[in-house]
Amino acid sequence: MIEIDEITKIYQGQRAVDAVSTTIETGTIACIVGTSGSGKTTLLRMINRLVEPTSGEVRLNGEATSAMPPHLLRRRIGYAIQGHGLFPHHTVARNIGAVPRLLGWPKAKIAERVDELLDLFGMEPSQFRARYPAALSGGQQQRVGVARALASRPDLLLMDEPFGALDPIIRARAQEDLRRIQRQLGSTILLVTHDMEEAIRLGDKVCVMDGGKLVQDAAPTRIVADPASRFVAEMVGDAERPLRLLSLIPLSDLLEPGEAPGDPLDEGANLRDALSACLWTGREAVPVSRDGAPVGRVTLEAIRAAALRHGATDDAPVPA
Ligand SMILES: Nc1ncnc2c1ncn2[C@@H]1O[C@H](COP(=O)(O)OP(=O)(O)OP(=O)(O)O)[C@@H](O)[C@H]1O
Repeated sequence: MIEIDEITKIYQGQRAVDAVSTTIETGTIACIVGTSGSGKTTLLRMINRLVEPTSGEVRLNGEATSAMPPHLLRRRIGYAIQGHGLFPHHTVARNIGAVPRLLGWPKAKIAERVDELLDLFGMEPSQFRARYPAALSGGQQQRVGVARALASRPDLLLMDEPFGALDPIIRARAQEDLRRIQRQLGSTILLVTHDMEEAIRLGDKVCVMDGGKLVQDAAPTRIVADPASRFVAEMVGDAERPLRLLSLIPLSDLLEPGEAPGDPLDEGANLRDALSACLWTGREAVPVSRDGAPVGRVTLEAIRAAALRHGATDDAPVPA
């Protein structure tokens, strides 16, 4: 677990980060989201001590980071940034193996880890290990950057706008990949983004920053359904709240027995997918399958009722 305790950074009398406290459970993703200048990057960099806090403490599995030499701390904390910062004159394998090599892992173990990560990221090891970064697409470079940050199985991975440079379609794929790989490896990730959509999609929890302060720290459903302030509500985008809520509810929540015409949706899909499928094809219900076998259906009526139920919170006054 990572504990951030009243951490503050003051630059020339200005509080860039103002007494922020939160915790990140092991094996989860926390997303810090906020507008430009709200202190996100400063907060992230205080965790690996690229920026020294003015006051406050960070604990990594109970151990205060202030007590660890920064270079040793950074071996326990992976760091992936926009533009990925790959070494241009090193092969993909050498880039990914950089930290394990520093840690003195045996060569065979490094090679095994490199291939395992390339596989996880859908890059055939025999085809990619010996390439140089210049011979990779932007999306592939980004994946190698993340693979490198994960290579030594760090206690925590910090990611600063990791998908900022990617076009929207590749970006969505990269987000899905990260989520899948994070679950598979059980990694703990703290990710900075200015994009609320990305934070909601990726985060087990979302930390919203404004003017150096942490203004809300909650699960994505909570952020969307119950924003703590007008600022958070605006970041979420009031108009889309019912739809966003639907996208957070799995089909299994509204599954009922029965049949429906047309192509089935997998039960892992969400109500927003089902609503689109109904509206697109003029159906009153969609069949739902699990591992390809039919398990029931979700009706348009039930989706409408769910949207209305959650929509009720939309009518409630949003706190100033
Ligand atoms: N080295 C520094 N010296 C002085 N002020 C700084 C320094 N680094 C950051 N700041 C200030 O601290 C505040 C927070 O900056 P920070 O980079 O953490 O914001 P951010 O939320 O990451 O913004 P962006 O999304 O634009 O990267 C800003 O007002 C910035 O000008």
